[in-house]
Amino acid sequence: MRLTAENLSARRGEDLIFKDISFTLGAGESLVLTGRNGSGKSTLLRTVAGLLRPETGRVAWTSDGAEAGMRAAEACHYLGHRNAMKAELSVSENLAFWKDCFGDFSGGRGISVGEAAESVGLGGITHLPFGYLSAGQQRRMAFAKLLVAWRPVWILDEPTAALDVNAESVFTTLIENHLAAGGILLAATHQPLGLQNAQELKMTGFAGVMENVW
Ligand SMILES: Nc1ncnc2c1ncn2[C@@H]1O[C@H](COP(=O)(O)OP(=O)(O)OP(=O)(O)O)[C@@H](O)[C@H]1O
Repeated sequence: MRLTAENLSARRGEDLIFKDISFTLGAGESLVLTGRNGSGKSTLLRTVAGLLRPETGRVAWTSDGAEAGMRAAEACHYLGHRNAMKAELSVSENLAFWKDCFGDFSGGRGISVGEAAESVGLGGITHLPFGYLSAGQQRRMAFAKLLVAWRPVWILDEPTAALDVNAESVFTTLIENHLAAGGILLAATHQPLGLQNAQELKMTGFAGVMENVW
């Protein structure tokens, strides 16, 4: 299986944010986006996840079992800056919602809500409203969302923001397990994720560059 980005360019408002970005990621491979604030990391992640339409280029997903015309976005989990959980629902209810909503993509199976909470080190508090959790606990539970339904591609935007050192290493282990199971990772981060063999794409952005000199 393969995730391919071909000659991607994206615009926000009137501004071109990046152009002609291409990469291919196969099973077990990872690409980490780095670069200063505003250089376009989140924009690229959102474009690959199918949340923004590219100005040019395309994102393609190919695998033996893939149906013709399947959108790459269907193979992706996207964890953005926000956690996408309802503050007034319990942690279990939130995770159960996402498990049902996503279902499993072909080729793998998600784990139970309880197991997922245990995997991020928070098994004892799934009965609490999500809004009661600390910022770091909320981020851990948002990460557990990736585990309850199988998606081969994980797209993570600053996954370790607000995390303590222990949680960072838990996330690194979970990502390495995902890659070892044949998954793919695309992540933006200012803090090293500590992954072996990750490729790096340094985003530069176009701030201050006139459109006629792109
Ligand atoms: N809706 C929008 N309209 C116009 N410009 C936008 C819009 N959204 C984002 N931008 C601009 O796009 C550029 C890229 O933003 P993006 O969020 O992709 O950067 P980033 O590299 O992820 O930054 P950070 O490291 O701060 O998270 C920024 O200059 C931002 O101001």
